[in-house]
Amino acid sequence: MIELKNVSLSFGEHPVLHDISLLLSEHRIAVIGANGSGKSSFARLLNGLAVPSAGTVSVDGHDTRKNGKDVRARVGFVFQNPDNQIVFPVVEEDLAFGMKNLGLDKATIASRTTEILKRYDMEHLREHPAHLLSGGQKQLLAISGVLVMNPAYVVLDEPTTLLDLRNKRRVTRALNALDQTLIHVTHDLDQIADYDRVIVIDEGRVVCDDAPSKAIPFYQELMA
Ligand SMILES: Nc1ncnc2c1ncn2[C@@H]1O[C@H](COP(=O)(O)OP(=O)(O)OP(=O)(O)O)[C@@H](O)[C@H]1O
Repeated sequence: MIELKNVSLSFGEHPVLHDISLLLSEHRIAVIGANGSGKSSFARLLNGLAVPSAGTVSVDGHDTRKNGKDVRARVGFVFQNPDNQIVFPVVEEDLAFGMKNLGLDKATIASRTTEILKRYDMEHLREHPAHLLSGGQKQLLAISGVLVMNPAYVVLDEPTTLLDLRNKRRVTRALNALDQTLIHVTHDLDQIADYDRVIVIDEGRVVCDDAPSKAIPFYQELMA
């Protein structure tokens, strides 16, 4: 479970999130809100990419401020722009990177690489230069690079905004098939209609936290 207790976040003098307390344990959780409302900042708190200015964030009891390594082993983070995430020149090297950091042996790395490439129909791209992939393939590679590490939680910050309809559907299907707890920052309300929980953030505050049937109309009204 991810727990936020009285969490506030400021950048210098600029407050971005205000006194948020939440328990996150459902299978599919969406985070929605206007541009600049604080969604990415919220997401970045969940795996220790950002630490709170006040309050605590903990993942299965590990404080993100004190136990960053344990937290990052549990919480995978998929950035909006896959170019921020893909660091190695060849697809299989990029997939291996995170697993090497976890200390996995060569045979496990090779078998997980094969498995994930098969899962997303990308086996033929194993030795492909990563920078020559299409936007959708890059996004799938970025997601794959997180999933091969088998995190208990996957946080996604608008992972489909760059994609055409086919790749968006493909990524959406891939995400819907995951066993992990998913915390998904998105502007795409169609994608989250069957989620377990939707958190609406406005000006750095949680203003609605409910089922999609309640939270989505609330947000639409807020934006009207
Ligand atoms: N590293 C930073 N330094 C200073 N201010 C920041 C930083 N990151 C975000 N902010 C500010 O925090 C506020 C919230 O930004 P954030 O990216 O969390 O919003 P968002 O809801 O994800 O927006 P969008 O939907 O446009 O992606 C904005 O005013 C932004 O300018």
